[in-house]
Amino acid sequence: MNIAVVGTGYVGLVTGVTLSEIGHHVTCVDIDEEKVAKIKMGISPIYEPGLDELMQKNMDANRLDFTTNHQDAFKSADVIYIAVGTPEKEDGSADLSFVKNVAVQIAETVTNDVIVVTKSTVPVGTNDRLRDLLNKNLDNNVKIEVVSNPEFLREGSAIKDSFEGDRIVIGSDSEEAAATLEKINEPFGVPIYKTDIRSAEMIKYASNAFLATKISFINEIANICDRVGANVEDVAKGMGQDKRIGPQFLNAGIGYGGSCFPKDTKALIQIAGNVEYDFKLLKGVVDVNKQQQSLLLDKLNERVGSIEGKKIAVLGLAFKPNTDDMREAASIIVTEKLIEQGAEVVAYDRIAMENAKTILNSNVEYADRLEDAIGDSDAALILTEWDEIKKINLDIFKAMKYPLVIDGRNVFSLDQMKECGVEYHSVGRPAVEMVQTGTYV
Ligand SMILES: NC(=O)C1=CN([C@@H]2O[C@H](COP(=O)(O)OP(=O)(O)OC[C@H]3O[C@@H](n4cnc5c(N)ncnc54)[C@H](O)[C@@H]3O)[C@@H](O)[C@H]2O)C=CC1
Ligand SMILES: O=C(O)[C@H]1O[C@H](OP(=O)(O)OP(=O)(O)OC[C@H]2O[C@@H](n3ccc(=O)[nH]c3=O)[C@H](O)[C@@H]2O)[C@H](O)[C@@H](O)[C@@H]1O
Repeated sequence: MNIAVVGTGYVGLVTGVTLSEIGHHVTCVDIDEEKVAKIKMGISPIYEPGLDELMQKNMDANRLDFTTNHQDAFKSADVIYIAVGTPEKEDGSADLSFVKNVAVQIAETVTNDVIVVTKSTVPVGTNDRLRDLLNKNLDNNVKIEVVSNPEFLREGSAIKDSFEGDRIVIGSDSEEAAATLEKINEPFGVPIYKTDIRSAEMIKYASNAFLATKISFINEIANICDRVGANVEDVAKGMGQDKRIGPQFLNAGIGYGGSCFPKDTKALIQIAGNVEYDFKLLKGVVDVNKQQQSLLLDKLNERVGSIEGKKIAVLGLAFKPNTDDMREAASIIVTEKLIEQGAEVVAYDRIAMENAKTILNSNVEYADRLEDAIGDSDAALILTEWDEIKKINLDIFKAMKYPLVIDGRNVFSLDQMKECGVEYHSVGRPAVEMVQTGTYV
């Protein structure tokens, strides 16, 4: 099958690469010339484990091509995937301008019958409106079918998720188009779930909103554990053993970030609002997440008092490990507030540091090594649970002016920290105080 993929971001690039890996001929098109030039040299513009190798392999096999020219990409395509961004607008709703632009480009370019597949996360009803927009702008006498095929991959494990996902959702009002999509996706070996277009669109938002709800729920439980002396890790384990609850997405921490949960939860609140439904539960989820992103600072302030002039190490900047994505990362809020309060901030994230430099407050300093960031700091905050941080020699914390570690991702076990003589505060777990001194200096 000849496939074109529009957009070579996190989703488009992974979609193009994995579709070519299962044997399709794929041409990816992006308007970002720099990005496409980089990809053509075999360099992935994003950090995603396993992506570079798979991309190169399929380029070498002549199954995968990249261009900035939409006409070239669409000319022999049987199917066109739309994978451009749908960022959050100021009012929380999804900005569909990129998707609409692509629809017009497709309509003005295609000369053969084609199936347009929407991978981008779009509000319920968008695909129906896209069909109208496509047909209104058609330059040639061709038939266009529209299919909703939402994406469920996670950054950091995107390749694995593509081949081992729990389901592929195909939403279509045309049996023929749905059957073609089913055939395209069969080699992934992932269960396929076919439904109507609007339900497929809703499955995507409902799934992200539910996962975000699980996170905010366990974070509130953690906050209560903090106050009543329980351990949220044990609580989550005990809860997760109930198959109806399940163990995943019960890691308490400093809240969810990333390019999707924050924007998709707000977009679903808008989608509900547009039909006069007040999604109270989801509004609570969003509020709790906002509050949770300040948790480490609250703990730091409570423990240290004024942090003016203090050197604070910020360990991990990406919104989660194994990605360089800084979109809606808690580190943005945390570093901003630290600087506001007069702290000297030294940050470290081996992978996300370059992206961070373009986003974080310009007063943030960056260390080349984890050890250097911790150095002689007055306190260390852990924001991302990178393996590099998990595996650190804990003695390094002892070189700090005062070994105070505040962990937003519950990276270390309490026993480990008790043994190494570091004062340790985490989320929803009892604090590990230092035996020799109770006062912060
Ligand atoms: N990032 C993620 O993990 C996931 C994202 N999604 C959804 O997938 C969609 C895409 O997200 P990302 O890949 O993160 O976005 P991204 O921002 O990383 O990539 C979008 C790409 O589209 C390109 N583009 C924009 N207009 C174009 C046009 N007219 N023609 C060609 N290229 C164009 C941009 O230059 C950019 O490279 C969003 O709707 C998002 O909600 C869904 C699941 C996972
Ligand atoms: O629509 C999307 O973009 C994607 O959003 C999430 O994927 P992603 O944002 O890449 O990463 P997750 O692993 O879901 O983590 C999101 C955030 O939640 C946080 N999180 C996750 C799990 C948990 O137990 N606790 C927790 O705080 C992470 O630290 C991170 O900040 C979903 O998991 C994907 O299924 C979906 O396709």
